[in-house]
Amino acid sequence: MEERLFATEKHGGRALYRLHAVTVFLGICLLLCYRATHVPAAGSGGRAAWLGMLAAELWFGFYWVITQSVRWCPIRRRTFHDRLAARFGERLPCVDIFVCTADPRSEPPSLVVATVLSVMAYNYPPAKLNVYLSDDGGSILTFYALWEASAFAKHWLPFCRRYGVEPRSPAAYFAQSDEKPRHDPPHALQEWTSVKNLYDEMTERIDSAARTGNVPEETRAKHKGFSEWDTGITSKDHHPIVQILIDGKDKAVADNEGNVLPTLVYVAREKRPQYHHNFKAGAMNALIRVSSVISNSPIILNVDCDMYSNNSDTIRDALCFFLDEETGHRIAFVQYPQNYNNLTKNNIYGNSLNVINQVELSGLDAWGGPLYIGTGCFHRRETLCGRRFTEDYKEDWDRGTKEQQQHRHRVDGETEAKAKSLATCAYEHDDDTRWGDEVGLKYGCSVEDVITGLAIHCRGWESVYSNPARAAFVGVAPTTLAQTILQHKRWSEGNFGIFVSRYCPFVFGRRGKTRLPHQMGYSIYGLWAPNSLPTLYYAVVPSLCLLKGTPLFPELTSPWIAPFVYVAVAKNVYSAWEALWCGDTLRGWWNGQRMWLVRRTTSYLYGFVDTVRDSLGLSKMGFVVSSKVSDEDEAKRYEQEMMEFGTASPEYVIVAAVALLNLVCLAGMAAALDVFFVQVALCGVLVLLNVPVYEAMFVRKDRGRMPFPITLASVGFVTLALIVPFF
Ligand SMILES: O=c1ccn([C@@H]2O[C@H](COP(=O)(O)OP(=O)(O)O[C@H]3O[C@H](CO)[C@@H](O)[C@H](O)[C@H]3O)[C@@H](O)[C@H]2O)c(=O)[nH]1
Ligand SMILES: [Mn+2]
Repeated sequence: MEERLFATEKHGGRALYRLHAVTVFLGICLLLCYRATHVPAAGSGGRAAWLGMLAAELWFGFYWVITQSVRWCPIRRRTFHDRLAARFGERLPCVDIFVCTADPRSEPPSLVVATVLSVMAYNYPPAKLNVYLSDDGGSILTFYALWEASAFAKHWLPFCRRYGVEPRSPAAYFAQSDEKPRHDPPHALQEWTSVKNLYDEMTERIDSAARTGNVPEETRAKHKGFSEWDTGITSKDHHPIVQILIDGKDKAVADNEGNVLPTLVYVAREKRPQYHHNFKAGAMNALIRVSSVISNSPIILNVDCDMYSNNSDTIRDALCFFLDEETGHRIAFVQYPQNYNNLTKNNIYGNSLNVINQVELSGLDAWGGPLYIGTGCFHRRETLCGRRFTEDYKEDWDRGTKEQQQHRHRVDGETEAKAKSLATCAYEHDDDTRWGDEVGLKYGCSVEDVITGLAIHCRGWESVYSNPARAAFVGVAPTTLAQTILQHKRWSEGNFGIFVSRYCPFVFGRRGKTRLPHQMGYSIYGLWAPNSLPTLYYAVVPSLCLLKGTPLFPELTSPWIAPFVYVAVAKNVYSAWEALWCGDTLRGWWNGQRMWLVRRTTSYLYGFVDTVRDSLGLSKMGFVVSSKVSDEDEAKRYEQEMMEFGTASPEYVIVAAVALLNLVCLAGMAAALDVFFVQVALCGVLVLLNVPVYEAMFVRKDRGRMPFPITLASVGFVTLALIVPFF
């Protein structure tokens, strides 16, 4: 028996957690019992409101049970790089790396190439690395940036190797200026300075091209690839472009130390207005095909253009799973968490995925594997192309090496031409290959990643979650409220869309023989969107009833109050503890609670409504790329952790109205505290949570304050809610 290449460990403290969960569960049962047995008589004022509370609490109880699946027995993986090295040496498989970008304005080319350089510089035999950049913007600016990067790589890669640079994104590395190699020999500092200058100059050229929107004529003469843009093409209407900028097999192309370089390919698949391009899923599928004629590696790593590699050993880390003799053959993909480098200390928009990263994905890992979350994920090419799991499946780890040898004998132009033909619109359309359905990433869902991963799990494969101490990938989180709301709308809509489609985890998953807790885990995200309705109800109705003197909870002196208080306190204390354990601050947790409310009442509500409209055929799914840049003024407020309401957006009306309504109800309540204890507490917490919203409405003077029309509209809605006699 050979030693395993990775180990699996259980998180500690589970007995305690389960005890907590059981008591909360009992509390939920008791509280529902009270609700069901104390319904006001027909005709009395609060009956409808009461039944609504019952429905909301039934939902919350059910959803809470769903979330237990990932907390029951989370696990952690540990890999043994030394064993991998001892067993395989440099006899490692080829790896294709896909980087996706879509728009040079919201994703600046200089950011994109920093990511590309970081993945070219992996601590891995360069002859076995092939990097593909998919540019859905079809932009000459991005192509130009990549061409610059292909030249800079000749300095950057040897520099990284020689000094063990970390992280290997030049942007991230040079940003940490205290990293100057002080203790190294004097020439190290000299080299550091010269590489930094080269990098700064390159970035300046790329950025200035991006500013002016075109590439200087004399530069365009330097590479044949620029001629693709001679005929004035637009991002939505252009021919397929495939340019091999570095051919790793060409011995004449080497870095400044004479080593081979990774293959580097620019791809902009064909776009025509009459063909739907299927967003990122379409881009990924084009890359799968294009790469199959150039390198055809058995392993594919995919990253978003803002997710640079922060750990140069990650490929070896992932291979510890795939190459493990005992269970490696079951693993379809290895997912790494999404970490961000632009979060502020207290996480004003609740964008750190800490709890998802540390708890939920680890929890899913115990039941069959984490979701595929679109970036930082290593796939087997075969599973991505639709293969079912069979116990006797044997990967051909030499594939790719063979293809590359064949390809060496072919003329470069021929490969490019073949690749182009695979990146046309007509290819998927004419050829009945079932791309986007059985083959490749799935189409028609705004979380193409999650649905694709689910299909892979249902074909019998497992996945693995790896979260090494040094983060494998680091990217950019949205820095404004509007961007955050937008991103969560896309996510909640996509996941709910899956839940109500034929891919519903409980139906499709069962057929695929995934386990019930695994299906529940998927449903945590699938049911984000419908959470909006009970949450909105809970944030509005009890407060309104407080104002109007309708009690909805047991009195302070009633023993029935105990389960309500216990569930509320225990659940929130646990959630705060969990957040702290995952690395958030207490204030960050508190901000997270506010964002939880905001997301549920805006993004998730919109996601819910749009999914319903979608399934009635009234709207079409979209994918709005989130911006990775913000203007200076906005960026400053983000640093100061002030919420950004500057650009009016209809969602803010909901945020402002809910906040205002609770303030009015708390101020105007005319009720006895003992009868209304829970309602006062609930309303009070909502008001406290919303303090930053009141500031934005009534106090702040900066450009990020709540726009006046929004405040006005929310006042209108609140007045309406107060005068219409609902209850
Ligand atoms: O038509 C498109 C649209 C987007 N993208 C790329 O998709 C990636 C993700 O887009 P982004 O706007 O950054 O969305 P996020 O919300 O940050 O993305 C998360 O959620 C997506 C699904 O909604 C996943 O695809 C991503 O991997 C995951 O990081 C970016 O690299 C884009 O360039 C394309 O290539 N083509
Ligand atoms: Mn992103």
